[in-house]
Amino acid sequence: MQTTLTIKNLTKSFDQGKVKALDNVNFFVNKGDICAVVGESGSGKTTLIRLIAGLEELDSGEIHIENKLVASIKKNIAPEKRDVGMVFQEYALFPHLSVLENVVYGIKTSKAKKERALDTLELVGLKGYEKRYPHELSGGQQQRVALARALAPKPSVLILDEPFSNLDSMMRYRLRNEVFNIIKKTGVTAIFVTHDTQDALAVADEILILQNGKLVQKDEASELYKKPQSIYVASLFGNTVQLNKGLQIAFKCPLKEDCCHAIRNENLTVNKDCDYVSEAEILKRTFLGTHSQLLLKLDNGEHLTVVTNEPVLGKTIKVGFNSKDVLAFDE
Ligand SMILES: Nc1ncnc2c1ncn2[C@@H]1O[C@H](COP(=O)(O)OP(=O)(O)OP(=O)(O)O)[C@@H](O)[C@H]1O
Repeated sequence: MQTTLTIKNLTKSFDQGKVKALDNVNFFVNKGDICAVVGESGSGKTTLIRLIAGLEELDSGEIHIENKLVASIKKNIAPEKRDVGMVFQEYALFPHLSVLENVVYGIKTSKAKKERALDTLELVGLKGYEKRYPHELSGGQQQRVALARALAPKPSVLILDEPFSNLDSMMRYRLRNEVFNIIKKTGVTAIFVTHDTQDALAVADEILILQNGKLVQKDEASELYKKPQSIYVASLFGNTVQLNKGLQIAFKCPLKEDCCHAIRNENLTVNKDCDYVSEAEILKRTFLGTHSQLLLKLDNGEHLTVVTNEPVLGKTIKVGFNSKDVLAFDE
């Protein structure tokens, strides 16, 4: 397997070292893979992609693109010479240039610029839109022009920074699938930052998790979901309830002392037989369309929220979970 992007011991601080935005980060991305970067606000996602793109200088470490050192303490290749394409959340198109001119702008070779731009516009489904100006396009179309502009020079690495966060949820879902199908078709290696872990699960070959500037886990989506290495990682991918002492007593599930345990909300069952069950009083019901959210008071006074699509009658229910669904972390 060929590697396109290699990051070695990457460290970056701001404010004379007071804020460590990235702390000794190491990873690589294989050719043609889509790698999502996920983490809470301030975890270092933007700093990471800005360093890769050459928009920021590193403190220590190395960045290699296609086996070429592009950044180290001694070397800092200019952004336009790194062979990196970028798509930002705010499209960043030139308003006074037509769609075609916007795409041609990114191509550096002197030969057949127009042909290549037209081919790329066809690839992103915008054939016939060449003469329009950005303000004559919808948000989704503008984002596809931005993608065409980044892809037209055939970069080694395509970076997407929150590419769908300006779009409404219907558009976002459609465009997400379209964009990542196009990326896969071109075979470009892509790294994209997202707050939306559903985006990451849906399209990424690998997901990289940052916490306080540290890379805490990098795995395929399904592995990461099934085997999160910390409660931080687990809770990024859906609501997770920590099984504190009170909940362990309510469910009569004595767990190991030196571990932290949690259960995903979707693995809590209502009125079903399972390994650990507790009676619960329903304090509040919230109707959410396809399902309802119930605020519960367990036998021993502990509170818990469950989401269910079962019809729930009466004032009390049985809530429970199975031992196979309990997540355990060494924390
Ligand atoms: N130019 C800067 N000057 C000072 N501190 C900075 C600068 N850029 C980033 N930081 C700090 O570095 C840390 C990481 O910031 P970064 O923007 O990379 O996080 P992020 O994960 O992209 O956050 P968000 O999801 O909110 O965009 C934060 O503590 C931030 O305040």
